[in-house]
Order: sequence, then C-alpha cells, then structure tokens
Amino acid sequence: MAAPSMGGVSLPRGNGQTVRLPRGASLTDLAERINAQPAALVTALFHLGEMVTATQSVNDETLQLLGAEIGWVIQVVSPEDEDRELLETFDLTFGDEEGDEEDWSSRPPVVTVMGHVDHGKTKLLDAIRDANVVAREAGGITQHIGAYQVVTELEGLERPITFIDTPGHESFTAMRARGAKVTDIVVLVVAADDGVMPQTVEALNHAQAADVPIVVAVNKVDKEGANPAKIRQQLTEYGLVAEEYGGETMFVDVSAITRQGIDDLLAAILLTADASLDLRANTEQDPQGVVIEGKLDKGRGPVATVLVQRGTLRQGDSIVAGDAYGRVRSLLDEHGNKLKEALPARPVQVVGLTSVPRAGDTFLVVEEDRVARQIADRRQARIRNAQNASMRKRISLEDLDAALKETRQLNLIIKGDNSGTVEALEEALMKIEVDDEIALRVIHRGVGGITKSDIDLALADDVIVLGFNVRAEGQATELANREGVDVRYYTVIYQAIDEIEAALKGMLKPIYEEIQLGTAEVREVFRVPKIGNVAGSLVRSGTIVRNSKARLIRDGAVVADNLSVESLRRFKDDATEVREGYECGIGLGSFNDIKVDDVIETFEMREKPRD
Ligand SMILES: Nc1nc2c(ncn2[C@@H]2O[C@H](COP(=O)(O)OP(=O)(O)OP(=O)(O)O)[C@@H](O)[C@H]2O)c(=O)[nH]1
Repeated sequence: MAAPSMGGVSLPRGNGQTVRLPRGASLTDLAERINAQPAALVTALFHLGEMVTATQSVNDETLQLLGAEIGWVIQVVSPEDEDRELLETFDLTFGDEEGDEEDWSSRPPVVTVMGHVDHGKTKLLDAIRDANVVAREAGGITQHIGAYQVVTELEGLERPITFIDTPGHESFTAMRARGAKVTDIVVLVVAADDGVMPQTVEALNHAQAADVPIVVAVNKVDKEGANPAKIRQQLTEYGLVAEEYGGETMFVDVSAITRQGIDDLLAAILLTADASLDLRANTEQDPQGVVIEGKLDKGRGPVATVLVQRGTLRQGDSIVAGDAYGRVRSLLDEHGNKLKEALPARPVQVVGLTSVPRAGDTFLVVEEDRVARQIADRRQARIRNAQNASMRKRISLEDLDAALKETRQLNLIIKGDNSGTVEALEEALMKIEVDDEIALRVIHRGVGGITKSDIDLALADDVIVLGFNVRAEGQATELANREGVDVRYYTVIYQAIDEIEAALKGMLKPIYEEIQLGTAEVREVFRVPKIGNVAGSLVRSGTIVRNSKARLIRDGAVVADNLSVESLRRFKDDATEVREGYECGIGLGSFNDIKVDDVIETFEMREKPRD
C-alpha cells in the first residue's frame, strides 16, 4: 500500500502494528516511536480537522484517530497502568489483600481532618493528640510525623485510631488521585461561630466523592456567638443529616481549646467505623502501604512516614517506596520509640531508604533488595522521561512568548468561588491593555474548583488556568502537573491582573535595534579551496566580530544583506575579533561575490527594552 502523503511528506504506515504511548503524549513523541516527521503528523491531523502543535499534548481519542488514519493502533498507557505492568514483571501487585477474609484481623480506622481555613483543624488535631491515653501514661512528647495514632477507651475497651496529621483535603485528594485510598473516615470541622463555608463544602464533596463516611466536629463551641444548631441545619442541605434529626451523620460539639467533647468525637469516630465499615486487614502477607510524608533528616538520612495498610512491616524488610528503596533499618513511632513491627493502620517512620519518597507514593516489601532497587530504578527513569516530556510541552507565563508566537493570543480559564468574583476578575482582566498585537481571550469560566475537564480544555488550547479562591481537584492537579499546565491561584484580584499583564507584556514581540560593530575595507580577494573567497581587509572602524551579521557595500550601495562573518583570521590564526587599524581575512560563508574596495559592514541585532 502506498504511504499516505500529507503536505508532500510521507508517513510510515503501521499496517495495523501497535504502538504504545504514555497518556498525554505529543505528536513529536508519536513521531519518534513510528519514525516519522512530527510536521507530517501535524499536517495529517490538520487534515482530520484538528489543529495542534507538534509538542502539544494530544488526548487519547485524537491520538487513536490519527493512528487509525495512518495504519497504527495506538495504545495509550496511563502512568498507573505502566506501574502496574512494572510490578507484574516482578510478580507483584499493589492494593489487594491476600488470602481468606476470615483470617484477616480488624484494624483501626484511619481519619483525615478537613474543613474551612481557620475553623480549627490544626488545633483539633493537637487536642486529639493530647487526649491519647497511652501517651499520657508514657508522658511522652509526640512529634509531628505526618500521622499519629491515639488510643481511646470505648465501652471499656482500649481502641486505637489513626489520624493523618496533614490537615486539608489537598493531601487527601492528592493521595486518592494517585490510587492510594488511605482515609476511612473524614472528620469535617466546622466552626460554630462561622458556619458552612466554601471549603467546608469542597471538603465534604471530596469525602462524598470518595465514598468516605463523615463525622462532623462542630468546633469552637466555647466561643460567644457559637451556634451549633445552625451548623446542623446548614449541613442538611448537603445531605449530612444529624442523628438527632433522624439522619445518619454523627455531629459532635467540640472545643479544640477547652478540649470539651474530644472524647465524644473519638467515640463517634469509632461508632461510625463500627456501624458502616468492616475494617480488616491481612497481617500475614507482604506489607504494603502508603507514604504519608518524606523528609531528609540531618542525622538519619531519608526518613519516610508510612502508613501500613496490610501485612506487618518489620525491621530488616526490603522495601520500595515510590522511586526510593532500601532496607528498613529502624521503625519509629510518633513518640520516637523504636518498634519491632508495625501492623495495619500504624503510621511509622522508616529509616533506611536511599532517597526521600513523595507523599502519596505507595510502598511494598519485596523478597530481595535487588528487586526493590530495580523497581525504584525503573520508576526513576519513568519520572525523568515524564519530566523531560513535560518540559518540552510546558507553556508557562515565563516562556509564553515562544509557545504563542503564531497566535499571539493568551487564553485563560477562570474558575472562582462565586460568580461575582469570576465576573469581576474577567472584567478587570479584559481591561488590560498592552498592545494591539496580542489578544487576551477567556475560553472558559465557571464557579467551583478546577476540575480535570478544565485541565483537559487547557491542554487542548495552551491555556493558563486561574483559580480565584479555589483549588484544583486532585485528579486535575495530577494531570496539570504531568502535562505542565500552568495553574495559578489567586486570592486578590489585583495580583492576578499584575501577573497577567506581565505575561502579556512578555508576549510582545521583542523590538530589535541594529548596533553597528565595525566596518572593513576589502584590499584583496583570496580564493581558498573548499572555503571560497576570503576578503583580505583592513578594519576601518570599530571591531569586526566573528559570527556577527554583515552586509556588503559596493560604490555606496548595498549589494548583499543577511550575510554573516563566518570566518575571521589574523594571518594564519582564527580570531574572534579584530580591531580598527588591523588587517584580517573575512569569509562570508557561501557568499563569494566580493571585490576589492567593497566595504563590509558588520552589526548585531540587540533586543530593545520596551517601556
Ligand atoms: N475559641 C476557640 N478558638 C479556636 C478553637 N479551635 C481553633 N481555634 C482558633 O482558631 C484559629 C484557627 O485554628 P487552626 O487550628 O489554625 O485552624 P485551621 O483550620 O488548622 O487553619 P488552617 O490551617 O489555616 O486551615 C486559631 O487562632 C485557633 O486558636 C476552639 O475550639 N475555640
């Protein structure tokens, strides 16, 4: 079959062969894999009605459509798929409990605290930490290691609860987006003197999307003007109906300052876990879990706080956590005590890794150090590749100029916490006047967090996404990071205006001015084999600089422009520059029409700052 010819460039036909591409690949990536010219693929796609640049990330369907057109089956692989396949090559899987459910042991619930800014998440986590009966006995000082476990008494039984100590739903959703389901129960903190706020709603949306039960902590009940009943009533609108009103959600009035209600809150967490979750884990299998936090400790090297999800983690285990690996040298709890082993739902600091893993990375214990290292190496390579790819694709405020050369248009997506601010921001932005050359276009606007579909839109069109008082959802953040989409957050309008104005200014085509460098008079013309004619010249003014631009003047008229000083010699030696009054040999590349008495004028183009 003849190769299809698009715009005069032929494309290699795949004849039904399969080519694998990472999600979000560009036409350049595809071109590399199938040995084609990126430009030919751009043209081919253009004929199919899609206009993209060679380095822009292309969505799955478009890649497949293009593939079908040129005879390739394109298999788009997500990073998660890739990792799953990587583990499979070592006969490993992450995430599944092994064995018979009957043999599993019950495990403590893992809780994340979420809520609006300043509603008291941090204070509440502190108060809970101090309520720990075991710590109280030990009189120990707890350290912040990203997660901790407290033991509380319920109906005469001592029962542990694990708290993720990084409040806020960013880490919650970031972990969820990376496939690490960590949280069993969300404690939604609402300040009784303030009520339900945008981030309260956001947090509860995240929890509901993840199908995680919620316990509401109505905080700051010690404050004057606290109205806990109003919180209960407000939240019914969002499907959280208090038990006392006939619903299923437990509401507990607390004060993180006076510690009122903390024990009730812990009890409510356990009761909710018992009522709606059957939390069990296999303690016998190879341990697996999630990295909660990683840091580099001066004395101990890389330290990761991990949460064991199944199996029992022990000192001496060979572990791979994200792209870090190593042998577990020691296990420490949140009081700094050494542990021999860590059971499911136990947060524990692991010392002994070769590098610092990222929060949300999964960890696995493997049979041999060698396997851990190989997995880590492969992951490192993949991260590097992805970074390189996104560097290529990245369009940011800083280097928009190159990316938007043709269109000279800055596209924006504006998301905000309410329609008033979104409109106000758009209006203010549209008033920015920089230059007629450049257009500012808002291609999408809306109320709410930045979603994956916003990022998809941004990808298709080289866009900057502005979040005004809102954040990107986990999946959106992940996609934006992976694809290098520029997402900016603002809380004040003028700051957004300043930055966008600066971006637009940066997009202006630079103005260049010609700077004279020097002139030389041709005294003699030498014919040099392989090089061509060389002008034996005397520098009349300034300096002749190698590689500078040049024009040739004969009898006062410009004979040739667009030349450059391709070779410059003083006697037999190469020179980078030759000053006024000296003789030199100047070669003008393939330009050979040089005559005695011609004048070579040299100059450079320098960017002129705009005011
Ligand atoms: N009176 C009173 N003040 C509280 C209570 N809980 C928290 N606060 C105060 O509320 C403010 C915010 O508390 P934080 O714990 O920092 O709130 P947060 O939700 O963690 O805030 P961000 O981390 O900024 O989102 C602090 O000044 C606390 O002292 C409470 O129960 N009663």
